[in-house]
Parts: sequence; C-alpha cells; structure tokens
Amino acid sequence: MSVTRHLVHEDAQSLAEAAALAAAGHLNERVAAAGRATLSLTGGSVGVKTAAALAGTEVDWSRVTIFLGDERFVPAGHPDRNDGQLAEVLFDAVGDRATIHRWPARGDEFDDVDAAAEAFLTEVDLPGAGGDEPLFDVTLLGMGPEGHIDSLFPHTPAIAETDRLAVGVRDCPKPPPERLTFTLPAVRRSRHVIVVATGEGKAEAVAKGLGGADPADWPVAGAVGTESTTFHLDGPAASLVS
Ligand SMILES: O=C(O)[C@H](O)[C@@H](O)[C@H](O)[C@H](O)COP(=O)(O)O
Repeated sequence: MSVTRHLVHEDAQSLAEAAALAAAGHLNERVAAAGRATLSLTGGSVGVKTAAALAGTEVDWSRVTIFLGDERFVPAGHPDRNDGQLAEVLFDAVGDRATIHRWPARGDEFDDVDAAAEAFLTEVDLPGAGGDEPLFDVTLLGMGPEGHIDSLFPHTPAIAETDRLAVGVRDCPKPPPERLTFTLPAVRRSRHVIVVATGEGKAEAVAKGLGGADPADWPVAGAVGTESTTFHLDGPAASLVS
C-alpha cells in the first residue's frame, strides 16, 4: 500500500534539510536490509539545496549508487549540466565512496540524444531493469510550475513513454532543447518519491499532483512511489492543497 502525503516547512532551507533527512533515512533502511541502496537526484534550485543538505547527513555512501533523474544534453563541464551543480554540493563531498552514474555528455562520443539515452541504459545496466522490482530506493524530484519533473514536460513524447526507462528529449519547452531523462515507467519504480517545491508559482502543480491529475497534463501526478510519495513544500507552494 503506497502512502501519499505533504509536509509544509517554514522556508526552503528547512524544507531541504527535512527532505534530505527523510531521503537519508530511507537509504539507511535499505542499506541495513539489502546491503546497498539506490538514489536518483534532481537539479533545480530546491533539488540542489536538498542534495547539499544530504551531504551533511549520516549515510554510508560506499553502499549507495547515485543516478540523476535527468540531464541537459550539453558538453561535459557546461555550466547547464546538473552533474556539475550536484558535484559542487554533494559528489565532491562523498568523493569516490558512492557509485555515481552521470548521463553522457554531448561531444566526441555522442551527438545524437537518442543514441546517448540508449547507450546510457545499456552501460548502467540498472539492477532489476528486466523485472518489475523497484529500480530506485529514493527518487528526489524538483518540479516546474507546469508540473514537469526530471525532463518530463506536459504533452511531450517523453511523458507519454510507456516502455523505455530512459529517453532522449528534443524540443524541450524549457531550454536547453535536448535532454536525457528517466521516464515515468522508471520513476514509478521508486520505493520512495520525494518532491521538493517552493513558492506560489508551484501551488497549482502541487494541488494537481496530490489530486491525482492526468500525468500527460501534470507530469508530477504520475510520480508515485511504490511505498511512499511525499511532497515537501513551503507555505506558498502548499496554498492550494485542500
Ligand atoms: O532541468 C531543468 O530545467 C530544471 O532543473 C528543472 O527541471 C527544475 O528541477 C525544476 O524546474 C524546479 O526548479 P526550481 O526548484 O529551481 O524551481
């Protein structure tokens, strides 16, 4: 039985700290139970703040495999890449203890975003990908005002994907136009989904997400964990939740 709930925090910093503590708790539980845990991170301002707070939690990173939910398909080292922002706040702190799977960069090896997505899936060989067991123990998600999560935007081929676990995105409504992303079939194979959002501009998407809207219209509504889904919000983001 999967539980969906929302928690309201005073400000972005306390929200990030609470979401990070919750994520660390789930990872530690899983490490205790299974010896390893898997985490999918997110970009965006609140997502990066949450990753920074995770660096201050007690987690045995040598037992954690880290993915990024999506990536901008730009050259390695480009400031737009999520992995650079996450390296500054978390990856550099955990050093080589965690296993970190970065998405391919546009460059010598890949110029085609679909080929890059396919190669990534082959290379990382997601544990359990062939079955229907959870792929991620914790998936952290930031969210846009129109309800996008990862690079899954409303009414796009990526949000409509029902089969592949990761796809290339072209013509993304938000720049840069080409991206790599896990799809909803992958996100939904997370034990615990943690959505982080602040500000009034996110209020409608939060209400639609918690209200079970059609993911084609509001992608966040499809991000449901197999055990739990928790929206960590500030007051303005929670203002339309009934
Ligand atoms: O890839 C992107 O364009 C962003 O990373 C984006 O997906 C972000 O995660 C959300 O828009 C939430 O961002 P904020 O927390 O900054 O509002």
